[in-house]
Amino acid sequence: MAYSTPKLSTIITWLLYFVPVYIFVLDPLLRPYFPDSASSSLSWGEDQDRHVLEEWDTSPSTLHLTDDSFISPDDGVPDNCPGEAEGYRVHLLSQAPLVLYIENFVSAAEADHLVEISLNKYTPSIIYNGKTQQIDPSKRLSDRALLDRDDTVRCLENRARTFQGWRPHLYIERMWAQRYNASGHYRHHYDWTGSLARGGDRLSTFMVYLGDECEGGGTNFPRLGMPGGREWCRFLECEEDEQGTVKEGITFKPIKGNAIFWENLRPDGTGYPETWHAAYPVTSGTKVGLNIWSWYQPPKRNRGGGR
Ligand SMILES: O=C(O)CCC(=O)C(=O)O
Ligand SMILES: [Fe+2]
Repeated sequence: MAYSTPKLSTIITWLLYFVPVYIFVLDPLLRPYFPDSASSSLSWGEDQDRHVLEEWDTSPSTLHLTDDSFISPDDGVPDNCPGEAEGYRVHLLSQAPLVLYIENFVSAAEADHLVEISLNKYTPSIIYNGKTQQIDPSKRLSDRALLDRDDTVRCLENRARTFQGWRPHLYIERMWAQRYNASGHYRHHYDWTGSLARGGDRLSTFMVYLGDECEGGGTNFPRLGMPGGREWCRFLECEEDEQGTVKEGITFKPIKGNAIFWENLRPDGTGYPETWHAAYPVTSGTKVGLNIWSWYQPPKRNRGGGR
């Protein structure tokens, strides 16, 4: 029986059926039987891309994270980190998204030191929309300072990494101090941009208060609910304001040395809408904050397969 070569249009039609069937049915079904050692070391975040995962090239050169103006390379922890021994206390506020409150995340001495090294370095804060950076005091009015990586900063980088369980592919961004004078604020925003599928995104945020000599300046999360216990009123605003209105959601009071930690991304890599937050205006005095952002960037895929 003679077989004729299939026509090009027939092959294309087969492919149109086969490719989705492979991606959505065969590949997920076969994957448990053919685990791939490289992908099994990946904790999460790649799942949305796993159907096209062929081979991960984990060589550091492919991470493109050597730019130390953005990322703090994991290049050694100083001996005897100050403040570490004093310990911090952690309180669970929300499970999904994960929101934790950390008392004494930095000691008073560390906070003072960080404020000290930030002086003379402040420039107006910018906002970033995922594409361009601009100064817009109607949205964000504060100054920020990129901190030199001295021993205190390196110890804090290590504390942030340790806190998050030394998660693979997580990189601590260079740290910025942020200073708000009277009327300084940061309108509601997300710290994540939704760019994980394009390479990386901010998995988590530590918002640390370094200086609290101010009125106002609370950190507001309008989409998070007030937790039950009255104990939270030490850290959260429970009182009505002068107009007798309770603010939407929850508002953390600036308390020197304490930190709010939250995860910005869901396990599938998409951003949590509940992490929408703002720095309410400082009405008098000065508030100083410290942003410790953790950048999650899985290694680039090596589609070629060869090394
Ligand atoms: O200062 C605050 O309370 C929040 C700051 C903030 O959200 C940010 O810098 O992204
Ligand atoms: Fe923020």
